Amino acid sequence: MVRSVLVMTTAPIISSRGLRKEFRGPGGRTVVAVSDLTMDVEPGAITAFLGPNGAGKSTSLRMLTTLLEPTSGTATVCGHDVAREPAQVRARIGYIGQKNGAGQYQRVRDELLSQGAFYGLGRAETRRRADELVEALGLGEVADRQTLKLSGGQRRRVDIALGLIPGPGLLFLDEPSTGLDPQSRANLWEHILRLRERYGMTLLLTTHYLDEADQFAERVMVMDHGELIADDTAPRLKATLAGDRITVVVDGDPAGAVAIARHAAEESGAANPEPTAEPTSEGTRLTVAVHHGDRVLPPLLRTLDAHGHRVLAAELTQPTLDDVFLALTGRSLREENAAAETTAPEPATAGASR
Ligand SMILES: Nc1ncnc2c1ncn2[C@@H]1O[C@H](COP(=O)(O)OP(=O)(O)OP(=O)(O)O)[C@@H](O)[C@H]1O
Repeated sequence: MVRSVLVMTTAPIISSRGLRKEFRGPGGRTVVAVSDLTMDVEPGAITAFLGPNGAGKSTSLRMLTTLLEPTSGTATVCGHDVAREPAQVRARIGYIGQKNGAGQYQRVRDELLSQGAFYGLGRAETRRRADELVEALGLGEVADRQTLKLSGGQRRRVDIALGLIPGPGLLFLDEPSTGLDPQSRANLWEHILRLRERYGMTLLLTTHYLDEADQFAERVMVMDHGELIADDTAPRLKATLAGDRITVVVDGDPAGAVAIARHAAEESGAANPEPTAEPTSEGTRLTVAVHHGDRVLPPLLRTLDAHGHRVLAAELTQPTLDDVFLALTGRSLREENAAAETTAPEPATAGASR
C-alpha cells in the first residue's frame, strides 16, 4: 500500500482508511475491486485517480459518494462518515457518474430547474443557479434545446451543471471526458477549471487519460488491480519513478560509449542506469534513463567527445505518466487504453447519474 508523501496543511475534506470493496464475480468468485484505499485529500485540490479499465477507480468513487457500501474500512467526506451519515455526505457533494444523467426529452434549462426542485431549493434560487451555470458552462445557445439533440461534449457539460445545481463544495467526476473528441475534452476542461476558480471547489475525478491527469490534476493517485500504487504530484512521480531519457547517436566502439553512458546514469542516481544500444547506419543509438537530464547531458557529450566518439545526434526527453505506469507495473497504460478503445462499445448516452 502506498502512503502519500504530500503534506497536508488543513483538515482533509476526504479521509479514508483501509477502504475495501469485494464483489461476487462469475461462478461465485470474490472480486476485490478496491483492496485498501487509505488517503487524505486537502480542500481545494484537483485529484485524479488514474488507471486502466477495471483498476477500481469508479468503485472508489462510488464508496466515497455513499453509492456503494464498503466491505470494510472507513471514510469521512466533508467531516461525515460515509457509512453512518450518508445523507449528510450527499447533502454536501456533487457526483457526476460515467453515464449521462440528463433526460432525453427535457430541455436543458428545464432539466436544471427539475434538479433544483429535487434538492429542495426554492424556485428563485434554482433559477439563479441554473442561469449562472448555463453561463459558466457555455450552454446559453443550447439551453432551450432537448438534451437529446446535443453533442457529446455539450451533454457532458449539462451533466456537470446538474451536479453543480445544489452548490457542492466537493465534486466527484467519474471519467468526465471519456468518449469526447480532443477538442471537446479541452473545452470541457476549460469550463471545469473556470468553475473551480469561481466556486473554490475540490474536485476528485477518475480518468484513464494520461495527459488529462498530467495537465490538470495537482495530485495523481495511480490505481491498478484495486490497489493504490503511487500517490504524488505528476512532476514528482515522473522525476522519482521514471526519470529523464537521453538518446545519443555516436560513432566509434559501442561498448566504450555504453560504459560512458552507464557511468553518467549511475552518477545521476538513476534507478536503472543500464543503457540500451542499437546499431544505426551511422553508428550506435544509445538510450539511457537519468536523473536531471539537463544537468547530465552536457558533461556526457563532453566525455564521449573526449573518448573519441563523434556525437551525431542528441536528444533529452522528459518522462510522461505512461513511463511512470510502465516503471510501476511493467505495462503501458497508453497501449492498454488504445486496446480498450478498439474493443469498447459505444459510450452510453442515457441513464441516471445519481
Ligand atoms: N457490481 C459489480 N459486480 C461485480 N464486479 C464488479 C462490479 N463493479 C465493478 N466490478 C469489478 O470491480 C473491478 C473494478 O471495477 P471499477 O469499475 O471500479 O474499475 P475502473 O477502474 O473504474 O474501470 P473503468 O475505467 O473501466 O471504469 C473490475 O474488475 C470490475 O469488473
